[in-house]
Amino acid sequence: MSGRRANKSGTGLDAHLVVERGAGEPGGFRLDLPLRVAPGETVALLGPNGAGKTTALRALAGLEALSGGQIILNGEILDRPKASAGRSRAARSGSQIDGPQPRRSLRAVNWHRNNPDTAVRHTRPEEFEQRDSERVPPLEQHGARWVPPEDRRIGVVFQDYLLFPHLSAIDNVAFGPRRRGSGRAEARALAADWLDRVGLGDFGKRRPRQLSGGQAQRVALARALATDPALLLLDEPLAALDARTRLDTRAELHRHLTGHTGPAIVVTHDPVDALMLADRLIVVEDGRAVQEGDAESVTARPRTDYIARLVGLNLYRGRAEGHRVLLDRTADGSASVTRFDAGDEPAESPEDAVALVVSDPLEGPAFAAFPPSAVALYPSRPEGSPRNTWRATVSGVHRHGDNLRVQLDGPLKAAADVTPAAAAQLGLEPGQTVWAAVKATEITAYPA
Ligand SMILES: Nc1ncnc2c1ncn2[C@@H]1O[C@H](COP(=O)(O)OP(=O)(O)OP(=O)(O)O)[C@@H](O)[C@H]1O
Repeated sequence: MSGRRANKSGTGLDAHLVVERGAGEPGGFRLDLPLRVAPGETVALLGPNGAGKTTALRALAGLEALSGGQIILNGEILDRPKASAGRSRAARSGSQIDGPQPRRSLRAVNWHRNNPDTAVRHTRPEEFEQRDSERVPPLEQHGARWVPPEDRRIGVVFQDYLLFPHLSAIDNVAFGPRRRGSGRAEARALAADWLDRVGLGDFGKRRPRQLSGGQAQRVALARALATDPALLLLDEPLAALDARTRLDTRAELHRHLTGHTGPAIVVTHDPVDALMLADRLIVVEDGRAVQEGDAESVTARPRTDYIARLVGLNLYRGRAEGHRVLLDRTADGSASVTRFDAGDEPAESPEDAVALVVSDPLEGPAFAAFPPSAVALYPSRPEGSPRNTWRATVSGVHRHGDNLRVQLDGPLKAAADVTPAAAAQLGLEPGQTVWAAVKATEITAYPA
């Protein structure tokens, strides 16, 4: 999707999100995520459960207090706790900043107290209105700054918070523009236009409970976009939808993201959503970015098991010595690959390194990856072909699209995809011994 938008607005998002919850304690968590998103760019945050993706979105939306770092959107500081402000000023002046805590802390505490679990889903429109009447300017002291959630120009679509249940679809969409000062008629006209744009022009009077999941998602998207947000945050926007609705809604979302001129961030578990919707992927694990890049580079050259599994590759880490990658041993001390290549001596001893032959030479710490479809299975050792071959034990077989995915145990744990016909011929079943082979040309090796 890169380079797809003509009109970009602002300077984008420049954030470093540090959120600490009981750091150092058992079960404690620390998010430490630099995040820059250009105007018009869509970034997908991908990662396993508990990685910190939602925490990152909540911090950006102002629903979670930053413990460090800062959030700058189009040049405006939205959140910079005292610690960060003190550090940057101290760095400039060479002195430490003293003084009372900025009111930001109290404000943040009250906000979170009013919103159990700091979830926006608990906030009713009346609470927003009430807060409007109490509105205070951004809190600023000693370089620290805090802009409350309702004053950030951020559109959010959170998975578990779609719509205000007691408002019609049109009033849900009109809610944001009303809060931003539009008159009732103007806000409703804008909302009607947005409902049209998401294909729901005839559904304006319906309450959320009278909408399907996909329709509710689209109304939520219209509501987020109707405020002309400077930053769009989407948390698992398609997760609740069935396969067919998901396909349509994804295409529609893609279209709207293309039209959005500010930065956008999508949290997803689904690599297809990430690849379809985002210009750039950031893989988050345990509160940190572990890999970043465009879809092609991340999926072709995964750097963690999580992303390798996600994109369906067998991934190994080791040390390259020319055409061989000597693989790190796993905790269970797997034995070596029994034969590297035609002409190679079998590595009989478990002390020998597990190695793969690759076609492009490389030196130093390396990853080696190959898809399950590159693994061929034989009832006995295949002879005469220039391949990596090894003896393996079948540990599981399950359906995978039109094929069967076979999990292999042994010196090299791997997944192999075989056709049902091949599986029948081999009579595959758990516990069975087979020979596995992968051509050197099918293996991608790259620096670790
Ligand atoms: N309100 C909360 N209070 C305390 N800890 C929390 C809270 N919300 C999340 N956590 C913890 O913070 C960490 C990050 O959670 P977060 O929800 O950000 O992860 P995630 O990447 O979005 O996960 P998932 O994919 O499961 O939604 C986890 O260890 C989680 O248990």
